[in-house]
Amino acid sequence: MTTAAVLSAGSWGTVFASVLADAGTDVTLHARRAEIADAINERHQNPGYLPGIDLPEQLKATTDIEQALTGADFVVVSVPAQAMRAGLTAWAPLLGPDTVLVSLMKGIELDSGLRMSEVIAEVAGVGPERVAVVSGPNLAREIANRQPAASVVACTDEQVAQRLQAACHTPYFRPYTNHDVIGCELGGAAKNVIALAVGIAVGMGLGNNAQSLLITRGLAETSRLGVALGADPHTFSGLAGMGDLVATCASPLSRNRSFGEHLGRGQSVTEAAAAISQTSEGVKTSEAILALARRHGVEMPITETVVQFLRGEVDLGKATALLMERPTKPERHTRTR
Ligand SMILES: NC(=O)c1ccc[n+]([C@@H]2O[C@H](COP(=O)([O-])OP(=O)(O)OC[C@H]3O[C@@H](n4cnc5c(N)ncnc54)[C@H](O)[C@@H]3O)[C@@H](O)[C@H]2O)c1
Ligand SMILES: O=P(O)(O)OC[C@H](O)CO
Repeated sequence: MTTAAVLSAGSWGTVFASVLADAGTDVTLHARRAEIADAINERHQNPGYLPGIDLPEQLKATTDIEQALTGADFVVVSVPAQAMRAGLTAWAPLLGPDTVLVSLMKGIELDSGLRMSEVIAEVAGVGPERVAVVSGPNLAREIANRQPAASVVACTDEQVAQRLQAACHTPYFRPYTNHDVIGCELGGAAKNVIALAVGIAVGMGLGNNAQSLLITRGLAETSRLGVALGADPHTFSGLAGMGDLVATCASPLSRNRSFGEHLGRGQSVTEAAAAISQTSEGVKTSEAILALARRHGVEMPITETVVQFLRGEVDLGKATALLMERPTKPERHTRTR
């Protein structure tokens, strides 16, 4: 039987662990707090993150990281992107020699500009063939309710991707494999920034035309950066690109979109963070993506405006003007600018 450890028991970690368990994988979920592990083991619930959701009875939880990691075929990491390096540095000595590491995270490391799979490979000292990524339109609460969803399992090694695909395929969760790790990860991280922008527009009371403008041009600037980083441009019209962007920007369940809505209604970043209380990767990842774009000479006006607004350099009116009053241009360029 395939075995997996999932670190840790937040929203998506808990739900993806449930998917693995429903797919017949032997899963141990690592929780930092004993009351979460106890609630999962005794009541099959994680009320702090997923109130009212019944988790699979076969899903086990522990606060003992060694117990979780020992013998795991897959170690699935789902913590805030900016906390991942420190966490994995502590866990790496406990990893087995053949363990495949799986990132569920949708962020870019702020200091280094590295994607999560790159940080994992660096910290764990493993090659890219032992690191996989799961990314797609996967709002945790919908999947917790076993509503149909699809996702992408990306790895440079097709056989590893297929093994993980089999380990998480259920009647309600349909994973596709993809070899384009760069594109899948960038799509997942960048859509959080665009979802912030869409949320801001919603909070300001702007309509569907403005939201569609941000989604469509957001995808265009994400694709430009992706191509510059070596991604396959087709990835951005797939589940990990357009699929995730549309789900996140359209759903009130998205923390990033909701965070933006608070900002668009006039709240500060601190007030919005307190209101959301869960991970909104787009806030810090916007800075990381803008730095990457500048390094590669790629223009990303929506991302740049989100960053300026989050830094407090422009207000809502000025941010809107910055985007709308840019010089006009053809919709599609063959160049990166
Ligand atoms: N929630 C979703 O619908 C969803 C779906 C797909 C991908 N993701 C991505 O998954 C990742 C995790 O998101 P989430 O929704 O589970 O977040 P969350 O806020 O619900 O949970 C975060 C988890 O990380 C742990 N954690 C927090 N700080 C930590 C630290 N410093 N060291 C170690 N662990 C720490 C918390 O205890 C918690 O278990 C993010 O990158 C997110 O973009 C989320
Ligand atoms: O709640 P968000 O904004 O982190 O988005 C959740 C998932 O990434 C959607 O695919």
